[in-house]
Amino acid sequence: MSFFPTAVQKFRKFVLDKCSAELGLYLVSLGPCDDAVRFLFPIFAEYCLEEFADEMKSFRAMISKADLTKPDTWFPFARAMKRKVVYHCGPTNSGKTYEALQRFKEAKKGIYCGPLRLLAMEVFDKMNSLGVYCSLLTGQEKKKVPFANHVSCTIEMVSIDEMYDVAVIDEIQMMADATRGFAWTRALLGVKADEIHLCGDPSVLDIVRKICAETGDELEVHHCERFKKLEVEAKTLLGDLKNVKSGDCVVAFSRREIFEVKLAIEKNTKHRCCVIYGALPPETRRQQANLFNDQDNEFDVLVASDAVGMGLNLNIRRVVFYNLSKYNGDKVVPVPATQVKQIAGRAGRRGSRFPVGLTTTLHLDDLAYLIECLKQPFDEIKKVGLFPFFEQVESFAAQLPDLNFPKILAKFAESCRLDGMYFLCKHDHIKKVANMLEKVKGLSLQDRFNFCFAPANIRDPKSMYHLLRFASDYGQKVPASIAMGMPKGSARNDSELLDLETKHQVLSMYLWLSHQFDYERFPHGKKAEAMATDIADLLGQSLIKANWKPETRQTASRPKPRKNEDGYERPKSLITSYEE
Ligand SMILES: Nc1ncnc2c1ncn2[C@@H]1O[C@H](COP(=O)(O)OP(=O)(O)OP(=O)(O)O)[C@@H](O)[C@H]1O
Ligand SMILES: [Mg+2]
Repeated sequence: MSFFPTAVQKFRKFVLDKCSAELGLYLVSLGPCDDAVRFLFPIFAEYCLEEFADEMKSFRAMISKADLTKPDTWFPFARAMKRKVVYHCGPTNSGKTYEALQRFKEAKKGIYCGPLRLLAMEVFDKMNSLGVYCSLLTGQEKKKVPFANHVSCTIEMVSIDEMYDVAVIDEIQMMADATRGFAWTRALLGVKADEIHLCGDPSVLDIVRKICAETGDELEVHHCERFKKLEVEAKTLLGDLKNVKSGDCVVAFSRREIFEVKLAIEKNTKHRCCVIYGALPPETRRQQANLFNDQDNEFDVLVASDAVGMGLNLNIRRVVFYNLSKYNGDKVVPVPATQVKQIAGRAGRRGSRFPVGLTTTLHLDDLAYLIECLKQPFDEIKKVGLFPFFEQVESFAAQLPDLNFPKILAKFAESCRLDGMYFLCKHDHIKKVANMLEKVKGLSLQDRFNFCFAPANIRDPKSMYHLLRFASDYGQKVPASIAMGMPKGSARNDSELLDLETKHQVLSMYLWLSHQFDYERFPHGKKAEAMATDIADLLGQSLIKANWKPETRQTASRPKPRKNEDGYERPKSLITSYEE
């Protein structure tokens, strides 16, 4: 559509018409982050809507046909800006985020968007400790710091209404993530910032180039190199966990295996283990990371899932892969090379006491696959994720008044049109919640859409039960209660530990809903926050003394282990690591 380039010209003309030529030129040259120009934008918006009524009509018609082509045109104001995109491109541990944060710190107004609450919290703490007032915004927490012009948020929370001097979008390669990719795509296309700093591996560099060519943004690439070399130890651990050493991080891809490894190491060696996996709250992961990093205690080995690949500053000497296959929600597959590289790359972080990073496997059989993964160049990503906004689903739904929300979603997915560079993100989570809430009365289409994004664990029946309860209360217009007791102490066995994990997850969901919906409907946010903090502490205490055999979490349906088509052997134990 030619609407937006014309709009840019019109904006310039508008400014020049409304002001004296000199002032107009001055304003246009300032860039849209200047207060004066910010003031003119809303006036321009109205002007624009009248001027471009026809184009807007065809734009709306396009939306109502589930047409997701040309997503760059969904963000007219960002298109009206002259944005500069700086891509900090390199492998793990190459200083990408550090470089981008330097510009963030200097900015008058900045936003950092990270993939995890943990990373958003890290940046929030770091900035405030450096005297740069910074607020925190995640689905679960809003910490407004007085006088702050900076905000650190999770990628889903980025505002595309506010204007910034500098925006940092971390882990940009996650644009290609099958489920969450759309949040990165939206941030890149829509954020209104003079300067956008992308941090990531080279896999999406080409596609970012193409996107910038379409949006008209200027692109600058900074190539970053690893600070410390990463070496493979060919000897491996010879299949024996007795060979772990201080500073090792043993990586396993299921919760069950993590606890089995911890138990085996603590029983057969003098090492003590910290653990990190996806179902742990960010606060507990951080506490375990600090325990491991601190040299003045006996906890000198880390046992972790792939959750260790992102967001924590860890003093790891050697990454040891317990195995190299994982359950992907459907079947057991070899861990993708990019992920292997990212996890192995955690060894030998700049500032840690180890001169190089080392990586190896427990079993000799896995070594060849590890070496192959590390040698592989980054895949070139051909498509990035998209998902419709509520307004797009609403316009589409208006034509199908007889269909319920799950059917509308299915129809949308079936009939939506996309450009070659984009794919529609997987939305099994959304479908499952939409189906569960189908019979709940009193919810508008928008309520249903919003509830579908609540951070429920769809594989945990208890989590789904609470979500159903919260939605039913909401539909009946009664305040949702937490309805959950506080555990008396730390966990004494694995089922109590699982219970703590679930309780924290449900509280985190309550907090998310309390920020998403009216306060009156979820009035116990403060209480939920306090309970969640206490449970995160209890989880930390429980992990320190955990020395029991893990149980299998009760899940909806799990496939049995079997060989897959390419003959890849599946491990005996199957359990998913529950990510944020
Ligand atoms: N110029 C620098 N001066 C001092 N410390 C630095 C510098 N650059 C990076 N670091 C430190 O090195 C470590 C790795 O940097 P950073 O986290 O920016 O790397 P990255 O490439 O973003 O890694 P990741 O793949 O984990 O995202 C961090 O602890 C960071 O604070
Ligand atoms: Mg980084």
